[in-house]
Amino acid sequence: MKDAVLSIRDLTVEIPTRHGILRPVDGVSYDIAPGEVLGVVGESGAGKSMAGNAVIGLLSPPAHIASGEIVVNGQRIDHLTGEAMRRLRGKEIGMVFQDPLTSLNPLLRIGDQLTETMLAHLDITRTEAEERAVAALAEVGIPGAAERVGSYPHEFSGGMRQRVVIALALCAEPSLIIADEPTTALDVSVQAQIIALLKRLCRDRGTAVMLITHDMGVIAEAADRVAVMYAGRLAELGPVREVLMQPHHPYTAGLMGSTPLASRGKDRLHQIPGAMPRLDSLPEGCAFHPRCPRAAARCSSAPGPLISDGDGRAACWFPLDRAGVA
Ligand SMILES: Nc1ncnc2c1ncn2[C@@H]1O[C@H](COP(=O)(O)OP(=O)(O)OP(=O)(O)O)[C@@H](O)[C@H]1O
Repeated sequence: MKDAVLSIRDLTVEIPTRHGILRPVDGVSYDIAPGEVLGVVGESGAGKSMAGNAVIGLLSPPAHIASGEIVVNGQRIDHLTGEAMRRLRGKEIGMVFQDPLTSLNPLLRIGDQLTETMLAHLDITRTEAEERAVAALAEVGIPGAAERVGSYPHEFSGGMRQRVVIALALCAEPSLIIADEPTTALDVSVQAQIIALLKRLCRDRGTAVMLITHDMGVIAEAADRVAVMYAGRLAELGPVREVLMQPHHPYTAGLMGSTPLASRGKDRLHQIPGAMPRLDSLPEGCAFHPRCPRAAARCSSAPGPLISDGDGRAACWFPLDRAGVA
C-alpha cells in the first residue's frame, strides 16, 4: 500500500520454551493507511495482542520479534528498544487498552496528564498545552471540560475514563493508534458510543487505527478493513464489507456464524465446533483443518496457499466462493 502509516511484513514473534519455540505471530503482513481502521479479529489466543504489542515494543520477554519488518511512516522500528521506542510511543503511536486505569496515572489530575504528554512531544508552551487539554476533553465528550481537567481518574465512570484515555492517546497527534479491546470492559450501551468516537476522531485527523477485538460486532461497526487471525497466522484480510458478507476462509464464515448480527438469519447462529489449538500442539498443515467443514487430505499436509481476490486475500486450499456458501 502506498504511503501506509503502518506496514507489517512477514512478522514472526517467537517464545522459546522448554517444549520448543512457539510462534504466537507467524509470518503476518498487513498495512494500515492514514485515517483507516484495520480491525484485527480472532478467538482468544489467536495472537492479536502479541501483534499489537510487537508494534509498540511491549512484548514481555521471552517473547521477541524473530523476523520480519515493522515500518511506521517509512521508519523501520522493529529493532528499536528503550528510550527510542518510548519516544515513538506517545508521539507517533498512541495506545488505548481495555482497562483505562492502565493508561492513566491515578495520582495525577487528568489535565496534568494531558498537559505533560503534550509538552513531552509537541513544541508548544505550557499555557497552550493547558488550553488544548480542555479542548481535548470537550472533544471527546466530557461535560464541563474546563472544570474536569482538575479531576482524578477515579472520579470518572468507566465510559468517561475511556474517553479520557482516547483524548490522552490523541493529544500528541500520533499517526497511529493501537486500540486493544478498547470497549470490552464497558457496558454494552456505552461500547458503541466509544467505538464511534474513536473512529470519528481518527478519521478526521487522518490517524491510522489497529483495532484489536474478539467481537465481530465491533468490527462491523468500526473497521474499514479486517484481518482475521487464527493460531498466529493471518487467515483472511480484506475490506470489511466483503469479508463479512462474502468470507473466503471457512474460519471467517464460522466466526460470522457465531456472531448474532441482526442482518443474518437465525440459522447462521451456530458455534464453530472445537477450540483453537494450543501453540505447543498445532496440527500439521492448516491449523484450522481439524475444525473445518471443508477440510480434505491436503489441508493436513501444508498450510493453505494465499489466494487473492481484488483487495482481499485468504489462506485456504478450498476457499468459499463469492456467494459465501459452504
Ligand atoms: N509467556 C508465554 N509462554 C507461552 N505462551 C504464551 C506466552 N505469552 C503468550 N502466550 C500465548 O501466545 C498466544 C497469543 O496470545 P495473545 O494474547 O496475542 O492472543 P489474543 O488473540 O490477543 O487473545 P486474547 O483475546 O485472549 O487477548 C496465546 O496462545 C498465548 O497463550
